[in-house]
Order: sequence, then C-alpha cells, then structure tokens
Amino acid sequence: MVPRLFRLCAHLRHTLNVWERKQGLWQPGRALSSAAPAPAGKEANLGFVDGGFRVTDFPQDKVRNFSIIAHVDHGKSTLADRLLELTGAIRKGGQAQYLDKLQVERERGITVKAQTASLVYRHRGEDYLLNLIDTPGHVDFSYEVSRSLAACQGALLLVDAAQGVQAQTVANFFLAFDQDLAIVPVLNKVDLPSAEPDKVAEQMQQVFDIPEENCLRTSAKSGLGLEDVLPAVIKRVPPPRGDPEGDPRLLLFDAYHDAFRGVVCLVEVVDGSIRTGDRVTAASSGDTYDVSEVGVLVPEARSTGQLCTGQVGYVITGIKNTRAARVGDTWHLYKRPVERLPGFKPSKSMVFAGIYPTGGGEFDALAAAMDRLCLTDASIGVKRENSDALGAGFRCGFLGLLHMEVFLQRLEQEHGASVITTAPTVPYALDLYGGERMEIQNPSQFPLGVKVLGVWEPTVAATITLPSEYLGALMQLCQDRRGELTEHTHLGPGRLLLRRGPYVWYALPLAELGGDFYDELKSLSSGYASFDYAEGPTRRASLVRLDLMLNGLPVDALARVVHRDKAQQVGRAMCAAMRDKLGRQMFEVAIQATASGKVVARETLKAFRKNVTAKCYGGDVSRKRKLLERQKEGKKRMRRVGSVDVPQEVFHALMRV
Ligand SMILES: Nc1nc2c(ncn2[C@@H]2O[C@H](COP(=O)(O)OP(=O)(O)OP(=O)(O)O)[C@@H](O)[C@H]2O)c(=O)[nH]1
Repeated sequence: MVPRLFRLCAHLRHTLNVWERKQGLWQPGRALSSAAPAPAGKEANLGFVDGGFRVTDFPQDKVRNFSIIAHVDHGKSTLADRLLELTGAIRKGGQAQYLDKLQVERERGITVKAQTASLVYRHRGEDYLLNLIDTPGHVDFSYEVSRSLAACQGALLLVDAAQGVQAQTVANFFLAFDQDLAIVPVLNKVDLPSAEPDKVAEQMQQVFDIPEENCLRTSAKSGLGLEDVLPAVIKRVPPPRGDPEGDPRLLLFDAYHDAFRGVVCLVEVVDGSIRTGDRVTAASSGDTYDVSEVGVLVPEARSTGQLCTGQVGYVITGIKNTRAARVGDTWHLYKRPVERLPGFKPSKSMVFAGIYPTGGGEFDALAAAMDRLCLTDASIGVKRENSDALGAGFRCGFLGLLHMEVFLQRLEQEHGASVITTAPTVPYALDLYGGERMEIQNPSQFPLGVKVLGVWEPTVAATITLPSEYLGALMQLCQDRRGELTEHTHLGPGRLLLRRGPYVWYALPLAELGGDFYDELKSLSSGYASFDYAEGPTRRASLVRLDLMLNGLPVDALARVVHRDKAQQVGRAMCAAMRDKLGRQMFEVAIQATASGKVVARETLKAFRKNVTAKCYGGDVSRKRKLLERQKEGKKRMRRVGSVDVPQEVFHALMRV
C-alpha cells in the first residue's frame, strides 16, 4: 500500500514538473524553501559548515567544474583539503586528506577513487559554485581520471616542484588535453628545500608548451600561494556550455552504494535541470525511475531539491539493481528523449585473476559484495567460472596489479568477504592448426595434447623517467624482463633535467610487470624512477603452460603460463612452496610441476599425521581439545585435490611464487 502511494505521489509530482516546464511556470528555487540564502559579506568563505545553499543562485557562468590531476604523491589530496578549508566546506585542522574516505586509501596513503566536492567561493563580490574532483595518481586508476574529466571543463595539473614532470604527469596531461580541457598548471611543494620551481616551470614549457609565467606556485602544506588557485580556476576554466532551456540531459559519471539510501548516482546536468519528483529514463536501457532526491556533495551529501545546467551533484532514484546504474550513460526526462552523450570508452582489462569464496557456501554473499563494489568501479570485468579445486567463483579483469590488490582489500574491508585468488594472468592468443585462433584469460584453458603453433602475449609501451645515473641498472632490469628498448631521450639541458634524467621507452611483456617489477624499479633508482604504460601490440613469445600436480592430478587453480626458459625455475619454486606449506598427510604425496605435460620439477612429502597437540605436555585437556577443534575448523577450510587436502593458505602462498 505504502509503496503504491509513494509511486502515485511521485507520478503526480513528475506530471506537475512537466506541466510547469511546458507552461513556462518553472520557478527556480521554489522547491528549496528550506534552504537559507547564502550569507553575504564574507569574501572567501561562504561554506556549508554554517551557511545555506541554493543551487539556483548559480547560473552557468557562475559554475566551474574542474579536476585535480597529477603524478602519485604530488599533493592532490592535500591541496583539495586546503581548498575545502579555504571555502569553509570543512573546518581547519580537521581530518587530513578528507576526500580519501576509504580505509584502503588511508592505509596505503593513495587515492584510488575519484571524489567530488562542491565549494562556494566569493570572488570580486560574486559567488561561484566550484565543483572539484580529486582524482587518483597511480596509472592503474587512470580510468577514474578519464571518467572524472568528462564531467569537467578544466583541470589543475599539479607538479611537485622538487620532482618535476613525472610519467603520470605526462599521461594525465594528455588525458585532459585530449578532452579539450583548460589546464591550470600548479607547481606544488615550493616549501621544500629541494624545490626548484623555476626549473620545473621551464620543463613545463618544454614538455607541454605551457608558458612558464602561467604556472602557479603553491605549498599545500604551508598554504603559500593558495589564494591564487581558485581565482585562476574562475578566470581560466570556461563555464559549462549546456543549454539551460533544453530538455534535461544528464551524464552519469560515477555511482556508489550507500547502506541507507541504496544506489547513489553522480551526474553532471549537461542541459536543462533536474528536480526531485522528476521521472527519468536511462538512455542505454530505456528503464525509467522516479527521482526521490537530488543534491550536491559539500562534501557530504546535501539535498537541494534540484540541480541546474552545468552543475555536478547526486541523484537518488531507488535503483535496486546495481548493474542498472551504467557509468557513462545519458539520462533524460521520461518520454523526452535527447541525443545521447558520447559516454566513456570501455575499459580494457590488462590483468585477470580468479576470485573464489573461502567457504564453499559463501558464493552468494561474495556475489552480492562484488556487485556493490563493481558499482563504484566500472572498470572491473566480472564473469562466473568454476574451478575443480576451488568450486564456483569469478574471473575478474583489472587494469593492473595494484588495481587488483586494492579491489581485494576493499572486498575484505568494506564487505567482509574472505576470498582465495588465483595468480594474476594476462590474456593470451593461441594459434592452433587449421588457422584457428583461441583467446584465453585463464591458464587452465591453455590446451594440452594439442599442437599450438604460436602463442601471442600482450605488451605495454612503458614510459620511464629516472635520473641518468640509474639508466644502466634500468636497462638490465628491463632486459631480464624480456623488454625491448624502443627509444630514449633527455628532457633537456639544465641541472634539474640532468638530475631527473631521460625518458626511456620500453616495449615490455605485460605479464612481466607482475611480481616485484615495481619494487625493483624503485629500489634500483633509489625511489626516483616513475613509470607509466599504455597498451602495446601483442607479441609472439615462447610460452608454455605450467601445472602443479598432486599425486598425478593437476590443481587447475594453480596453472599458469610462463616463458619456456623460466618454466623449470618457477616449477621448482612452486613445488618447494607446496612442500613447505601443505603439511604432512596420512600418505606420501608426490608434488610435480609439468611444463606442457613434461615433468620439470618434483618434491616428495612423506606420510605423517600432524599431531597438533604434540607441544602440549602433561594433562592440559582443555588446551588439547581447543587445538584439535581448531584443526577440525581448519579442515573445513581445506580444498580436496584427489585424496590430498590442501589448506587455503597454500593457495595464497603459491600465488606469490
Ligand atoms: N612539503 C610539502 N609536502 C606536501 C605538500 N603537499 C603535499 N605534501 C605531502 O606529500 C605527500 C603526498 O600528498 P597527497 O596529497 O597524498 O598526494 P596525492 O597526489 O593526493 O597522492 P595520490 O592520491 O596517492 O596520488 C603527503 O605526505 C603530503 O603531506 C606541500 O606543499 N609541501
């Protein structure tokens, strides 16, 4: 009864909204009677901590939408904090890195999810609504950056004045440049003794053709130069260009799941405006929803009743199915179709891994958790798969290894899921007899007993910047990882440029970026190297399938594809790790590694019943019982391969070999 009543009210409200639009009776701000007018008189602080908010006070020319983009750790989140404080959105001296809300972000000290905040700023006696999007710096999250940029007309390009232009500075600059955004260059960390802002400004001119005098100089730490940032945004970033009189057209650029409110969609209102009570249609599916709440993030969600042309905010529609909120989709008013916005390029998975629940019966819970997490990260590809050893699970595609690690950490921390993952792998293409080509995303799909004429693996075009003195060590590392040097160049003359060294371009197999590549790169360059990559062509390579067998039976979840020359070395390491981790069984276990069916390594585990109470001397019965119970509990978490019980820690341990 209640939902029906609610639907009826929503329908009446929508009909009234449409009628008003048609009759020209639309009264901006009427739905906002509860919002207090913005306090006047304060120059640069009209914040939301004490003040009110009326979106209709901000016509398009008083709106600016911009992102902060930079290389990792150049200070985006710290600068965003300062801008939030400056405009009164948050209180000074509060929580640092306010927009990095996720536990994983705080623990790792990196941004993984773009965050939006609307600020009100008074400049020369006029109030402006500035929508800021703080973006991640790491290459694995560049999809977040490109998505965020679609809702912006400008970008603050931040560069650490001590480190200069780095690999992701270049990558992010081109993302913004390709989308025709106004770029406001900011040299940050000028307070550092090692800062050389003049040299970096010169570098900006050389690399990006940005006039040196256009670079702002700031310290997000000490606050130096911050007062110039927002005036520069207002002056250099154009207002959004949409048609305020046109039919409402919304770009859905992000979404997340809120435990109380359900699916929350972040939108830019490209044309027209949207109000609570409107009925909207998603252009991709034709599904229709009633808008139950509209508002801005200041940075917490605040209902405003409507959003006008060019504004960025959130919309809640009671979407139940997380997959219905398709990031990149165009929304319009019910029965008022509009031309669809270009949306986003689908992301291309670079790394794949199988994800399985640790307990067999936990599949549904894992599926629900994955669904909710994928809503906040549209770049993850998910397909169901089954493993003989691990049961029902998923094969997921990620943009890189860090992306995968962060996803797994979020699954555990935010959704309480406990999972086993297979070793990450890349997609391979196999040439079979008869001209047939087979794509595999899982090593256990690599056919055995069939003649494979050729295996093609993906490569990346890697850009590495590092000081010249580390060039030799870098070349050795890339050669060990089967890389081919394509080009290298110096950034230009000058002390800083010499110190920062050359750009080096390598074609590297994507599979070789796994494991310890980043760690080695950082350690060989004393932390100075920076790395970025783009997708390269596929390359033919001598690759084989490596299997781990227990008493003659392959463990499908542990199969991997390796280079022929490394098969024995990896096989031995896997057998040794299996021997150490498996724990003795009641019978002898033969552990073998086979490359394309031929044994390349072997270990034998002698029969033994593990006596977990051996260390408990005397008659401490309760302690013995506790240990035996824990052993029983552990057995539940075992996976059976033939007659061998494999504890799940073994899977975790072998993924890292
Ligand atoms: N000395 C100095 N340190 C700064 C300044 N701005 C930021 N930092 C420090 O630099 C480190 C990285 O800052 P973040 O704001 O997390 O950098 P980020 O670009 O958001 O990092 P990612 O999100 O991981 O890409 C932190 O330890 C900050 O305290 C500055 O102007 N001066």
